[in-house]
Amino acid sequence: MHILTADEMKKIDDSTSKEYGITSEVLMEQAAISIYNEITKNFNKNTHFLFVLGTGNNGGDGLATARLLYNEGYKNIKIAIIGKNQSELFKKQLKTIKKFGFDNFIEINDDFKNHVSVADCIVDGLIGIGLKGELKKEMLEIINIINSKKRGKIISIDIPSGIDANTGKVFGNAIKADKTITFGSYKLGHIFFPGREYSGSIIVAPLSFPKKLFSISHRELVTRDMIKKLLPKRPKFSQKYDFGNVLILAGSAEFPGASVLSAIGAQKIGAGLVRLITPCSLSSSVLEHEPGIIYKSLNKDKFSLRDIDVISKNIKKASVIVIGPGLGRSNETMQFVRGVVENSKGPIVVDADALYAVDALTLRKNIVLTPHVGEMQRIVRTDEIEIRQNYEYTEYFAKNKKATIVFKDATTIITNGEKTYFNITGNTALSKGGSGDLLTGIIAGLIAQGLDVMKASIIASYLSGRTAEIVSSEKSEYYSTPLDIAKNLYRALLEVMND
Ligand SMILES: NC(=O)C1=CN([C@@H]2O[C@H](COP(=O)(O)OP(=O)(O)OC[C@H]3O[C@@H](n4cnc5c(N)ncnc54)[C@H](O)[C@@H]3O)[C@@H](O)[C@H]2O)[C@@H](O)CC1
Ligand SMILES: Nc1ncnc2c1ncn2[C@@H]1O[C@H](COP(=O)(O)OP(=O)(O)O)[C@@H](O)[C@H]1O
Ligand SMILES: [K+]
Repeated sequence: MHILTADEMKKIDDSTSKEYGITSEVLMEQAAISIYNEITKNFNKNTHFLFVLGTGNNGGDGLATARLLYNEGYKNIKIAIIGKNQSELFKKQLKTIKKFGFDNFIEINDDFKNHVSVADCIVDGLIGIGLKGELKKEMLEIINIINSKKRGKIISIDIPSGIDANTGKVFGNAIKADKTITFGSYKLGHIFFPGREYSGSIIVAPLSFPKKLFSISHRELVTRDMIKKLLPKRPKFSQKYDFGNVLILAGSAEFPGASVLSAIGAQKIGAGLVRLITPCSLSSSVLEHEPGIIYKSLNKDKFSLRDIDVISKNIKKASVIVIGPGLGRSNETMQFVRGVVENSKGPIVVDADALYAVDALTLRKNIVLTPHVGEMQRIVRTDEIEIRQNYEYTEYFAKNKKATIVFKDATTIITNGEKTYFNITGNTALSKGGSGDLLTGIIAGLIAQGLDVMKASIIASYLSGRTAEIVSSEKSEYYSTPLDIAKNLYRALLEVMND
């Protein structure tokens, strides 16, 4: 599913109306019917509804929904209208609902708090994707009153009022919805925090927008359907060499565990051969978990440039190299990283400590960098902008460096500067040392099976996140560890395969 900016959505609205003859009035009626359907699934004719509406088209959607409910015999409906400049569609909807005989409009006065507290369901149609700048004081006060409500549900139309549809940022304050019904497609504000949290559960109502108009956006949400299509095939007439050869260069005396998780990740996602080379010995911990991993130690504390000669055959044979987890950041090791990248033409996953050598590397599209927030901050070396959740900067950076970036976070950004994917599976079960090392291994294991670095990163991010959701639903987000995720990867895989 494409993820849109507010402008892209407006362009799609416009084309749907001008080129395809499906007018804004029709779309608004469809929007209202989809909200009506959602409301009537969960509430009954005794429900006390309060519609809190602005005077733009978001408010217009609200008026049309209230009218549909009223017309079907839902009699406990109150409408509060905030603002003066009514859009044309809002004006029309106001006339229409009055024609239907509805007249229970309430004022914003001292009684408003009571209306809010007795409502079973508040429908928020204050502002949608037309939000401009900081919220006006009157809006802020109304949002504060609604959010302090102790009972009942809040449904936002299109996007919780106060959330910037392009960034998910809050402008002063925003409605904390239980559910948001949006139209056509997700907006960026639904998937980036805090907007993602304020939106509650999100329902996308299709309306009559022609599907092909959505390709205006180069950004997509990673979905289970997408993963099902992308998973590499495993033809029966195959052998291990058909599923690739992963070379993992990781670990140091100081950080021995990271490399093990990467190796397990690559193995469990189906790579044909996984070869782990570490400077120091950790054979018992690798073999304990996965005896199938081919393991070699160089019997030293950390990698240095002259180790390239020792492993050059392995570099040549590898279908993909992982470099970084637990390496340490000494100068010698950074020279080793550079040497490995220079000696290889194939795909490389550069993670963790190896990211500290990025400035010295000649990057290319089949090199994927997998920074978390701290590493991204460090490699872009700019304090001038907020980097976290900054998809535009991440896209610019990927384009500029000619590399593929997996910017890992609660919403992960996967981009090569031309196409961008957002993954929203996962939870805080992954906010633990080692989750990234595992992810890196999974990415490499997929590349080994013939996928390009973008596709491999998309699948790996989805599966590690989804496995975390499955495991933590049984063990809690506190208890689940990266090794639990690794061992349960099959559950997310089967869920996708059997879907
Ligand atoms: N155009 C279309 O074809 C469709 C539009 N739809 C609805 O239309 C909405 C967009 O409508 P509009 O473009 O009229 O915009 P909105 O209704 O989202 O927002 C504009 C209103 O918000 C107020 N506002 C904006 N920024 C403010 C601030 N900082 N403080 C206080 N008030 C502020 C404006 O004064 C105006 O009244 C969508 O979110 C969606 O709900 C749907 O009906 C689907 C189809
Ligand atoms: N709250 C969260 N929700 C979803 N995914 C998360 C969350 N916190 C972390 N993750 C994911 O967990 C992984 C953590 O990676 P990273 O910080 O590199 O771990 P480490 O370096 O310790 O192995 C990333 O894939 C990230 O997207
Ligand atoms: K809204």
